[in-house]
Amino acid sequence: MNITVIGTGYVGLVSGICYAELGHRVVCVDKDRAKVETLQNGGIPIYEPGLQELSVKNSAAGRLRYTVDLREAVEQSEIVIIAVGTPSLPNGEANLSYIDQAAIEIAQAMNGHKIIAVKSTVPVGTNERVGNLIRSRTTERFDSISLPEFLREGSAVQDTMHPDRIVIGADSESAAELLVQLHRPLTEHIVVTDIRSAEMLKYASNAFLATKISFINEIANICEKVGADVTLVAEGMGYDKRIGHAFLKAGIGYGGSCFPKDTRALIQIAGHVDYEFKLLRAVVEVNQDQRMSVIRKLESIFDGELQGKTIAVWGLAFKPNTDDVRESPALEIIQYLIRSGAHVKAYDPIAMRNFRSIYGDNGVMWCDDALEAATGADALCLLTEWDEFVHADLKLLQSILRKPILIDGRNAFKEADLAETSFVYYSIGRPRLNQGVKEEMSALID
Ligand SMILES: NC(=O)C1=CN([C@@H]2O[C@H](COP(=O)(O)OP(=O)(O)OC[C@H]3O[C@@H](n4cnc5c(N)ncnc54)[C@H](O)[C@@H]3O)[C@@H](O)[C@H]2O)C=CC1
Ligand SMILES: O=C(O)[C@H]1O[C@H](OP(=O)(O)OP(=O)(O)OC[C@H]2O[C@@H](n3ccc(=O)[nH]c3=O)[C@H](O)[C@@H]2O)[C@H](O)[C@@H](O)[C@@H]1O
Repeated sequence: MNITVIGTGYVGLVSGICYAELGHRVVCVDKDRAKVETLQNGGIPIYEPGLQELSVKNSAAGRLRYTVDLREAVEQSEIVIIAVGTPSLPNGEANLSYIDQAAIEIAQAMNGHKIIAVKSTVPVGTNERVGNLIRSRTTERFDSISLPEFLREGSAVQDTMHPDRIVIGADSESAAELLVQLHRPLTEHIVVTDIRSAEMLKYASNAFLATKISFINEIANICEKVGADVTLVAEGMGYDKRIGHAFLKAGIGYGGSCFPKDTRALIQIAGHVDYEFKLLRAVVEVNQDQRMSVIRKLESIFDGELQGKTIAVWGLAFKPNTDDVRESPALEIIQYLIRSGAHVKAYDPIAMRNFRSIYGDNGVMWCDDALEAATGADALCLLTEWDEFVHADLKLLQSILRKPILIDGRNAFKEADLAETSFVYYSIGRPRLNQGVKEEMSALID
């Protein structure tokens, strides 16, 4: 099949490359000329394991190309996939201006029947909105498809080539059938729905996963007060097939370009039909508060005085194996530290450049490696569980910190790792492992 994908962010790029890998002829379009040139020259504008190799291989095979010329791409394709961004507006609603613009440009390029599929995460009714924008500008026929995407950053290729399921929201049987054929090689779990249900299903999935995370984070907070270990609680819960192990890792809350924005958007979608989504509001509130758990521990250790303290930060990305820092908990934590007068020394193996481009320099000392960041610091906060941090030599780490204070925001270290160290150690929901942190100790003694 001939496919155009509009937008070369994570979703457009990964899905475009993977459709080419399946043998289809794919054109990926972006209006960002610099991105397109990088891609044409064999580069990849995002950090995603395995993606560059697939891009180069499929481009060389003549199945994949990149362009800024949307019209020429659409003219040659029978399927046009919209994968542009839908970021949050200040009130939490999804900003649909990129979707609208793409729809208008597609309408202007229509030269015969096409399937127009929306892969971006969009509020219920958006596919109809796209259809109306196109219909009012062209007499050419088309079918609308909602094709929500469920990939995760960092494992995007694997998730796309081996998805748990594909969801196809359609109001035309023939268009649905063509999309089923396109995705059949990837999975047998293909769910065909009406368009509105597919749009809702995407938000419901992300909101449910976010709910699991906030739930386990609250359990962790209670574990700290009652002397239980959240990792053991989560393990035991997870063997129940109805619960499952996934997304029960306590930490400093979810970040990234999707959970925060999609939970906010779903609250707004509900609000527009006079429904207050109380549960999801609480999920968002818990998540916000959880980011500050690291700060609360630092303040309890330093008697509320962070002014003049040097704090090392390991990890800036919202999770490992990505250079994405959108809504990363590290952003707020570092901002708070700087506002409190602390000196921050930060390091991330991949995400430092992106972080600096969003955050600016604003008083942070950027370090070339993990040990440089830790050297001479009064405390170290681990905010992203990159492998190189998880496997750090803790004895060496203790020797280079000015004070042996380790705040582990991701429960990255095990009891055995800490055995021969004497850190003041704080992790999330594991009071038995925490050492030297006044609050928990006194709560346990009480
Ligand atoms: N990032 C992720 O892991 C996932 C994202 N999604 C959803 O997919 C959508 C896209 O997300 P990302 O890939 O992160 O987006 P992004 O914001 O990183 O990239 C979007 C790209 O679209 C381009 N673009 C915008 N308007 C255009 C136009 N008219 N013509 C050509 N190019 C245009 C931009 O230049 C940009 O490169 C969002 O709705 C998001 O919620 C869904 C699942 C996973
Ligand atoms: O719609 C989207 O964009 C995507 O959002 C998430 O994918 P992603 O944001 O890439 O990353 P996740 O692996 O889901 O992690 C999100 C955040 O939750 C945190 N998390 C995750 C799992 C967990 O148990 N605990 C936890 O704190 C991570 O550290 C991270 O900050 C979903 O997992 C994807 O299915 C979805 O397609």
